[in-house]
Amino acid sequence: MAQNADAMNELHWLIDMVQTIEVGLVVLDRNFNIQLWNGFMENHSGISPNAIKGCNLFEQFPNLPANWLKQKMESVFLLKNRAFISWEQRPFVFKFKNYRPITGRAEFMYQNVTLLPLASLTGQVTHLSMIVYDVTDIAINKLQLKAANTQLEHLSQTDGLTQLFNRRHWQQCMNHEYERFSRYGDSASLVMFDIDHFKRVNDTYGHMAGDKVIQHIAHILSQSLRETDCAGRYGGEEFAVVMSNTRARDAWHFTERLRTRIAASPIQFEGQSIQVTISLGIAEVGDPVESASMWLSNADHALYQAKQEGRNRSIIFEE
Ligand SMILES: Nc1nc2c(ncn2[C@@H]2O[C@H](COP(=O)(O)OP(=O)(O)OP(=O)(O)O)[C@@H](O)[C@H]2O)c(=O)[nH]1
Repeated sequence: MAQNADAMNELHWLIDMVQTIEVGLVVLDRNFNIQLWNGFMENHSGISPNAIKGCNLFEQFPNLPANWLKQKMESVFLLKNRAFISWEQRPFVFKFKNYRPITGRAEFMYQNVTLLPLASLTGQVTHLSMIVYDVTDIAINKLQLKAANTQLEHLSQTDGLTQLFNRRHWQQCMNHEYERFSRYGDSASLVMFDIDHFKRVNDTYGHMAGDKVIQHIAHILSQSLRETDCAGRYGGEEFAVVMSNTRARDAWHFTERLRTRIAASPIQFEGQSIQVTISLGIAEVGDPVESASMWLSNADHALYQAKQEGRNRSIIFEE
């Protein structure tokens, strides 16, 4: 008798815990009709166990991904194996509102769901249980960390004044391009350019005006690029562009377009109009170029020549 009472108590406690546990518990039969719906599911769906018992899950929740979920459930019935649905694969199965104060920014509850085969006393899998875990806190933390990392990566590659790539990242682009040439013989050109007499701009209008000029040129440069070009701020008033699959002649058309655009668009700063020009050097990658640094030095050489020949011009490097 006492043993019986113990067993009854145990069962009673278990039922109590199933009802109150902060995890969703659902039992479905072979036709996906709901046999058990615990307190968690009631609280978040607003539907009581009495109202939902015997109802078909997919008719009650038409927004569930029925085909996908049924396929998963069928395999649990057939193979008698567990199946898992992670929030990273699908943020939620049941669209419940998120009420947690800490993760108040999430609109809905992120869920991990386990599908568990339930065997009858004769060993046949006649039912299946869905265990729904609220993983909103974990998901939001992970998503925030990921967003912060993306932001950090962007910051570590970007020049603050111009939003172009910084020198370090630009050099990586150039090295990759050189490797492509070494391996596959792909053509590419490198452009280095520099603002003419920039010291005079600073001396005449002040450093703030100089910064505005640098930003203005970076803006025109960004608008003149193709998707595959990689542009960076190489130094103070020096810029660099790697142009994939581009011969020197074609790069020259680009530099001339950029040069004339810049010469024709003076910068307005505190009521004054500041006009600047740029000088550009172009170097194509090719057989005599033995390293990425030699390629860079060729472009630099062409830029130096452009300065020597009177500035405001583009020069293609020649041996
Ligand atoms: N405002 C501003 N000035 C900078 C920045 N970086 C470098 N400079 C200035 O750019 C000027 C570069 O001067 P130089 O290298 O002599 O060249 P330049 O006057 O442009 O003359 P050429 O290149 O020979 O045409 C220096 O006065 C630097 O102080 C920056 O971020 N902002």
